[in-house]
Amino acid sequence: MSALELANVTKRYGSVLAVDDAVLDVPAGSFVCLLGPSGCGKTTLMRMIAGLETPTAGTIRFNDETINDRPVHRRDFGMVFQSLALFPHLSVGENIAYPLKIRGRPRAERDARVVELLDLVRLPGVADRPVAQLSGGQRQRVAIARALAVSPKLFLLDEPLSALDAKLREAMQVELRQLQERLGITTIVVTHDQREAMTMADTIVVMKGGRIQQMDRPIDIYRRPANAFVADFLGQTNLLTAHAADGGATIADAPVPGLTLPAGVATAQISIRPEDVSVEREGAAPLPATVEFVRDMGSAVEVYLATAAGRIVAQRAAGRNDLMVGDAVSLALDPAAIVVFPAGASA
Ligand SMILES: Nc1ncnc2c1ncn2[C@@H]1O[C@H](COP(=O)(O)OP(=O)(O)OP(=O)(O)O)[C@@H](O)[C@H]1O
Repeated sequence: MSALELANVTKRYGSVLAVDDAVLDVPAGSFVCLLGPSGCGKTTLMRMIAGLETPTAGTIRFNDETINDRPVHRRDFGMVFQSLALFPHLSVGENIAYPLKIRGRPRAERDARVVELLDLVRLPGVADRPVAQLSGGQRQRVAIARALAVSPKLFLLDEPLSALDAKLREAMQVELRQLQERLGITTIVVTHDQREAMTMADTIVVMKGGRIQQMDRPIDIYRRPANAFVADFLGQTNLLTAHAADGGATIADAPVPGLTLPAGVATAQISIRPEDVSVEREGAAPLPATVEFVRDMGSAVEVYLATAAGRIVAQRAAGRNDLMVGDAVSLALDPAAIVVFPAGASA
């Protein structure tokens, strides 16, 4: 069942089309990431869901009721923003209990809920500490606990982890996902970080220029991107031009065994991930290449190669670091992993 449904939702600010005709179904209990570069409209979309902005056109429905005109405080959604917006002069416990206090809940209930929520976010026993004494990651948890205090029906987070350093951020991504699974709460997170979206989401919504480009499971977006923008934004890829030739296809005049373009298509853009390019000895595979740079990352080896089709990046298994800059090699592209973009899909 869909918890949240957006039908043709558009938001204009004067001449700026911030969100353009968004259609979105968020199943109950799912974890959705709105992903895209700066200015693509993801925050505006989130703010409309939260009730902080009103759509210029379209309908937002929650649990089968239209909520376009329902004020923020009557939506019963929990929200966490990048700024966290904690009250610095209040203790951790007072921060978390705040939404309960303004709803007139009794003291004993508030105190019990604070203990429960601090356990939930793995921060037990700090209720009396001033917020100012907490680390970034701890503050993050307090903000999450406060947003969950009133058992929201929908949990909305806008770049909640972007102020954290890389390592803590990765740990919090896993924690947030595990927390969401335990609570079963429908969750929407805005992020510009594709790794973050891959870690947490069961559905990723990729946006660009106000428009939703693709909405799918992370692995399907990675393996079957809808267009070149999505392919390039989510993970690393090689975008190349393929030409139809003799019932097959070529790239820079080299045949690509196993690749055919759709009927009637003479030229198409294709995407192939670095791990689907294999580097062979010179002459063994169809596409000649020269090693330009080798990056050994420990967990894998990346090889940058100059070819007649432009630079191609290949990824090899850990330890396969036997190539030298200047080596003449050849490349084989796995045809099953090539994604061909129909004309006009380049977004
Ligand atoms: N209140 C506003 N008034 C005018 N234009 C706005 C307003 N809010 C957003 N915009 C414009 O709408 C577009 C989408 O902005 P939005 O903040 O939703 O993007 P975003 O993807 O969240 O970007 P970022 O990651 O930088 O926050 C941008 O062109 C932005 O300048």
